[in-house]
Amino acid sequence: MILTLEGVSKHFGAFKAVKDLSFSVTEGEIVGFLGQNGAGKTTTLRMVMDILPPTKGRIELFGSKNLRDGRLKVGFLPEERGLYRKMKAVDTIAYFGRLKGVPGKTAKKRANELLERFGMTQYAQNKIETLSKGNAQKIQLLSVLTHAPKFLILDEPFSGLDPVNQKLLEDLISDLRKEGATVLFSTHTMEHAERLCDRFVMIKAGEKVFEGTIEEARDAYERRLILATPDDPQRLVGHAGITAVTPLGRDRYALSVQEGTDSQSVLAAILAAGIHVISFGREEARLHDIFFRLAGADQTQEQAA
Ligand SMILES: Nc1ncnc2c1ncn2[C@@H]1O[C@H](COP(=O)(O)OP(=O)(O)OP(=O)(O)O)[C@@H](O)[C@H]1O
Repeated sequence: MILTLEGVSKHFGAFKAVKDLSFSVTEGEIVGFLGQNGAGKTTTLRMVMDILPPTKGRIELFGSKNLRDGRLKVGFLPEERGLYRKMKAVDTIAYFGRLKGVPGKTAKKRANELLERFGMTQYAQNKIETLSKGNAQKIQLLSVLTHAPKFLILDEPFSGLDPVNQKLLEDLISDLRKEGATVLFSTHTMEHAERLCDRFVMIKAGEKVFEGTIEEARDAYERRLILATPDDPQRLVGHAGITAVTPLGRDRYALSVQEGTDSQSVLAAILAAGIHVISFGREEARLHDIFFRLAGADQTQEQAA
């Protein structure tokens, strides 16, 4: 196990920012750490990186409670972005590598390789203060990679990047995984998590509300079946576990079913009722929709975030 949290809590005075949180990250996976603004993501990641002590609970990095040693092997992108404004881009990346024990020459070589890979070579000699916000952020991200960490912890890595660079970052994270890295990243927007993650951990007001794969989330939280028919299927309510029929327009209906209902028996009941079936299948919820249900968030908050 790369990372394990067991019963971790963090209190700031009377305020409980993280409550009895347990989850784990296994080698080679990409895990999305999801939650709205203020849910407790940054606080949790800071505890993992030994920046904040937990009030309660156990954290293990690489199977050890010694976070001070473990964190040296982690590539950590903190939420607060900070670079030396007068330092050149290439030197910045090399500098962070040296802090993690990479010899000077290797660090410089690696910095140049990273700049090339991320299409940033033309900025190598630019001082940080002359870069755009997004480009400075990319330099900070590359600085996290200088020591070729096996485990990356990225706090909101997509925020502040334009769509083109967000896509580049997604590709970079996928590539790093192919090269054997493990990644845990936090986000309050679902689209990246949906495309990238093997699993996700979702927290709300400091408490875990879900841990699992997207499929597991769908199984647990999406129980509607979609039926297209020219007939009126209201008479199905009460049969084969169907609890409600909601018209969606254009001859489409959502059938809400009880937990554990088998879709085959629902289809059999539909046919037995003499209802003509144009199409039938499980509703494919987007992670975004599931997030809103789990987090109890409202759309306006998400859009404002
Ligand atoms: N040092 C602190 N003292 C008091 N409260 C704090 C402190 N650090 C964080 N908090 C509070 O803990 C809660 C969780 O904050 P945290 O930064 O972990 O959330 P987050 O999920 O990372 O949100 P965001 O996406 O906005 O960064 C917030 O209500 C925040 O105000």
